[in-house]
Amino acid sequence: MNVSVLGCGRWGTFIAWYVNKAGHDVTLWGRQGSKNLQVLMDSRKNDYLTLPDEIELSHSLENAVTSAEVIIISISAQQLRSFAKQLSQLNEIEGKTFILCMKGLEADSGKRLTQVFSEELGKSTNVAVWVGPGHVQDFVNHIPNCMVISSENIEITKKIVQAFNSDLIRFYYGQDLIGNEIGAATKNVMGIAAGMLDGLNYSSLKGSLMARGTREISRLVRAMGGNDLTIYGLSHLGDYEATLFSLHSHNRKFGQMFVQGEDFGKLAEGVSTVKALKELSAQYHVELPISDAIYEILFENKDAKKTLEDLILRPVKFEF
Ligand SMILES: NC(=O)C1=CN([C@@H]2O[C@H](COP(=O)(O)OP(=O)(O)OC[C@H]3O[C@@H](n4cnc5c(N)ncnc54)[C@H](O)[C@@H]3O)[C@@H](O)[C@H]2O)C=CC1
Ligand SMILES: O=C(CO)COP(=O)(O)O
Repeated sequence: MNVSVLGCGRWGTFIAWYVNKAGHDVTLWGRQGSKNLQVLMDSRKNDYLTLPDEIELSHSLENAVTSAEVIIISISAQQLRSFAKQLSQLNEIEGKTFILCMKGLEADSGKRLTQVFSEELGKSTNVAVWVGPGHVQDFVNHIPNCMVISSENIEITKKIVQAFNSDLIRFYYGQDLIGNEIGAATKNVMGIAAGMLDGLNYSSLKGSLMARGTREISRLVRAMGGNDLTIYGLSHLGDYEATLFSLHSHNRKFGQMFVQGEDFGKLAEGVSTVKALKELSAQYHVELPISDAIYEILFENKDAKKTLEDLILRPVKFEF
């Protein structure tokens, strides 16, 4: 199958490498002037991996989109709306299958990424998400993992899983697009919280964060019409090791450096997601104490140690 991957950062480049390894013809696209693409064109390497010669590298969005049956997008979540607008101007977009390999929510509206995408491209394209745990550094060292594909059309979900399943990634069929998208985006917020705990020498609280974080997000998913159980699956709890504990996690690292007064400098999607959660908490009347605490620390200059300690002082309640 011809597959194009749009976005050649850390994850998009890995996805191109992986899809090629799974037996498909792959084009990897980056913007004109993209430093990431230039480095790959010059050396076929980046900080994480080496791309085989058969992967085509391209600056032409039109060619990348028209030549492929399946198009995978991996860019920062806050750029998706403007990028989808750009895609909607192209010919021959109808009937294509798009897969979003990204974890976020639109910061201002709280919308899920498939909602944002469909609003810009209409219903004439199929859209799915590919989420779950995994770091490039582990996959290129042949350490397998499990991930999940989700969409509103089970036939599309099955087609993608069958095309991309391998001994390196075992895919599951997602059954709850709302839960999978909210779960994937919000695990980054818990990752920032975990990094803050690490930075404050409170790492031993990460078990409690796992228990209460999943509970908080499962309440939100239920209120939004999803299945609260989804939060205990691959897109959220299943991604906690890779985010709350892994030294590779950008979100965890961002949180740790933030409380230590340092600037991380790379994309940590949870920063924007925490804004979206503020919006969703109000829209759906769901209390999100951990997410609120992270919002106050990041955007209201509240002291991190005191704000996280205050969570312990909340009124006593039933666990479930
Ligand atoms: N296990 C998983 O499923 C993983 C998922 N991710 C997700 O992948 C997404 C991308 O993350 P990274 O690759 O780490 O970020 P990155 O910053 O390394 O790469 C983002 C890429 O998007 C490009 N980009 C940004 N705005 C664009 C626009 N308007 N048009 C075209 N290209 C644009 C940038 O030039 C860059 O190459 C995130 O949503 C992240 O959460 C990342 C790592 C693992
Ligand atoms: O989604 C990921 C791991 O599954 C990557 O997490 P970070 O963006 O925090 O590195």
